[in-house]
Amino acid sequence: MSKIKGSAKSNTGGKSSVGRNTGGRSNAARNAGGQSKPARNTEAKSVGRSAPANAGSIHAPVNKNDDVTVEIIGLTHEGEGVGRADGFTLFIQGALPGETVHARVMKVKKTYGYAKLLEIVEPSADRVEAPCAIYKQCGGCQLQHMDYAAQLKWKRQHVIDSLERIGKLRVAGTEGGTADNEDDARHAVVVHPTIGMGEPWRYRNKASVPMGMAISGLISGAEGLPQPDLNGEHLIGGFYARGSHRIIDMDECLIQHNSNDDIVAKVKAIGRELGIVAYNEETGRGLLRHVMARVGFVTGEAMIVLITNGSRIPNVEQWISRIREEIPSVTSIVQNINKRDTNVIFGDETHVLWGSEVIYDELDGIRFAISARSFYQVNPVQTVALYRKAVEYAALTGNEQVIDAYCGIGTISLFLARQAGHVHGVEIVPEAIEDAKRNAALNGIANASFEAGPAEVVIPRWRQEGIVPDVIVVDPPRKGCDEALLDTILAMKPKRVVYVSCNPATLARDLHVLEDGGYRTVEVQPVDMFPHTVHVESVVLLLRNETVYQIAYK
Ligand SMILES: C[S@@+](CC[C@H](N)C(=O)[O-])C[C@H]1O[C@@H](n2cnc3c(N)ncnc32)[C@H](O)[C@@H]1O
Repeated sequence: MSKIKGSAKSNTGGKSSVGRNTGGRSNAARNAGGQSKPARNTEAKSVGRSAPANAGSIHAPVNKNDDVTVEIIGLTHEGEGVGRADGFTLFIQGALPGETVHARVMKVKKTYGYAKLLEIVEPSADRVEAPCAIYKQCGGCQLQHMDYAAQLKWKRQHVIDSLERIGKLRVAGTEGGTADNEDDARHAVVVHPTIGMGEPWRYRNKASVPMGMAISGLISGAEGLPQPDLNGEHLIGGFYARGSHRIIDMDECLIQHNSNDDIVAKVKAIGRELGIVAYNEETGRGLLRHVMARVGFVTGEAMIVLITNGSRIPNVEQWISRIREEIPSVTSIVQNINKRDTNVIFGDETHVLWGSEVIYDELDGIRFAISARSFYQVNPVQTVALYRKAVEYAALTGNEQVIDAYCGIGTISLFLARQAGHVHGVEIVPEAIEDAKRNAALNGIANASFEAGPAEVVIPRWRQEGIVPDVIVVDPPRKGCDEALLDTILAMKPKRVVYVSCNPATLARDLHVLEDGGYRTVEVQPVDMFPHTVHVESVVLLLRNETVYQIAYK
């Protein structure tokens, strides 16, 4: 057993890939940070782990099963500690920057490896006891062992790193900025401190829980239930263990609203009693794939979606009446059918089993109808902070034409419509657009219209039809904006672009394209929508260069 003292080097920086070949654009945009990426980072569109300092060396100085002492010098964007042992990069889940740890090398690649945390020799001042009993097994949270204030600082730094490395932007108050010469040098972008939560627990309004089977008697809470004979197995549901598809049965999740925990526990218990068999992704057999629970924080209304591998649910009437009896807050029970061999949760067919096809919730006094397949931000408290900032950045006076691209159920659109001339929303999921139209009517908002379709197709058509936006708001999924949409934004020349993003890497990539096309990134507000996880949401203000000068010289 070798014992190696790790040598700390300052470069924790990742060279990352955000997965777009930007064709004829500038080098920085084309590369978008796309240098070497450790192979285990299978999510090509997220910022990767750090590029090893010794890239190219053939013989790793550590072997599998070596026990090593390592100083941790950084944290990857996936929340793993980055250590160096004799200059060799090791990723260690659960270790924090500033710590010295003992770890066992588990996997050695050519230029980096993975080690398992054995013991913390010197803890970081930011280390706290994770309150969740299943934190170490469950893959849902990655930062519970880090003090919340430190999480917020780290999230801001994550955004800054992406803006500097991928976006090639200079951030005020940092030494970063990678411009090679004066001409390239960009103005300094202000990145504000992350807006955090006063009480960063129980914040999620939605739980999507995978279902599985376990041997009866091994799972807590199963004993004593009258159980049909399912070859000695019964239904469990929880979360996938870190890095696998093994289901950890779970009764409580500390970042979920209590109502969701209660619903999932009761649906599982009723399912067990009725002899429901979970879907098995290896054999493709079994019925119940996922249970989704969603609750309106303001209204208290709850929806249950049973995602099934087939249309027939045995004893469905009994199931519905038991749910209604035991969970009176449920106003909607829905079935979604997904027979495909896929990790995608939802299939294309959705039926209401009982009650309404939507639940209602409110954000900042606006009421929203939300159907099973529509996107709705999972942290409503922080959503209000995020959307208010987006409205502030739009600087509306009551006359403006505004486009809300990737509008979902029209949430941001309706916040904007209260202060705009007209808002045009576009979204790819037809059910979400139905919700958006219903939501405008529900709130008596007449100056917002919505169209279903890909933003990159619909907005170019709007341009041809003569729509001239003063402000364009985009809130794309993790992969960022489609190139055709960015081109259209540049061609439409709105005075302001407000970019809402859940992925700093693709955000930075797209900002670079917009900067090259005549926009200036003015400020960035990170908002902590997902405490205790590595996810970071940001809202960004861009001004057209002429607008910057008009504001400066008015
Ligand atoms: C991050 S969500 C934002 C939704 C909404 N702005 C909100 O805050 O609730 C991204 C949305 O983009 C939609 N979407 C994905 N690809 C799209 C595309 N090519 N064109 C339009 N909408 C798309 C998704 O269905 C989802 O509703």
